[in-house]
Amino acid sequence: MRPELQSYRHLASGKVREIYEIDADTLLLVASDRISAYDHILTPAIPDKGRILTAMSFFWFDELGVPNHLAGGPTDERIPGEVVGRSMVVRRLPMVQVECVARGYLTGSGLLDYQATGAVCGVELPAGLAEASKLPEPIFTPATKAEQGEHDENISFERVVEQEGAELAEALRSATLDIYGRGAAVAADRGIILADTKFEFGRGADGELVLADEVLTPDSSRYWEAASYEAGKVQPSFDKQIVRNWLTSAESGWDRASDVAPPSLPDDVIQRTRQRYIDAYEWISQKSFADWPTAEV
Ligand SMILES: C[C@H](c1ccccc1)n1cc(-c2ncnc(N)c2C#N)cn1
Repeated sequence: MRPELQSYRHLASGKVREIYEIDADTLLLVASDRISAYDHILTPAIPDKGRILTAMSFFWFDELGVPNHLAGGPTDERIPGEVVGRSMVVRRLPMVQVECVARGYLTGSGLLDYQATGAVCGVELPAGLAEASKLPEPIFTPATKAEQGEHDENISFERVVEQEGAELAEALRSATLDIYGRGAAVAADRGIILADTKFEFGRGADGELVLADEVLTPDSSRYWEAASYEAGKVQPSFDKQIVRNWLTSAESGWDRASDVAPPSLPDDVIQRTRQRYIDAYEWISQKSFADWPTAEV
């Protein structure tokens, strides 16, 4: 008999996820179907997005084979029926207060830093790079954990050393680049460029780094379709471009520069976006999403 979700204390909300307390040592991470774009939570939600991204995290935790926070499988009996398939039972860990970002390509805030200083988080880069340039090698570009609704602030490695000490800072950089490199290689073999990603780490009982949070999902990473990659221009997002294109089209009637909330997404945008998330999971994992557990009423 599964417990009711409301029997667990709600601890925190993210833009699209929730954390609940199972007991003193165990948490429940629940992924919603919510989607965000242009710093807005959009409506309606994307059916099955929470299940698809949870399936991705389970795939990557298994594929990467590094110490991680999972404390149970996708149908662990501690998962309430209504959220089976989009939840992870995880070990409660002291979390490292650094957003551990790896970048294999130059875009977003990294590109802005580079255009202003020739470097990203203090890492000097060659001259002449442009939007979506592939970097000579992936770089560690840490950031502070911003309050909800704020953007993370890129910080230098030296700042991480000041905050966490040299040994942990080196371990964070090494683990971040190692895991990103291996994940990006698997994704590339399967037609997807993981342009960058953000990891969260906790500390195990012996101080070892434990990979936590979600892993290499389209919410924590930029997914680009390799077949259409072309340096020098903004790449279409594998999962969100359909939404972005509609929101910025005349059809939506929305002005991105205004403070007005975006209009509700039409059904065909919803369904096509759902399929993009399924495609991303099935390309990466080489498994059928139809086999992934679903809510038990
Ligand atoms: C940022 C993220 C979050 C997710 C969902 C909703 C709001 C925030 N978060 C994860 C923990 C966390 N704390 C202790 N042990 C853990 N194993 C984890 C994990 N993962 C705290 N915050």
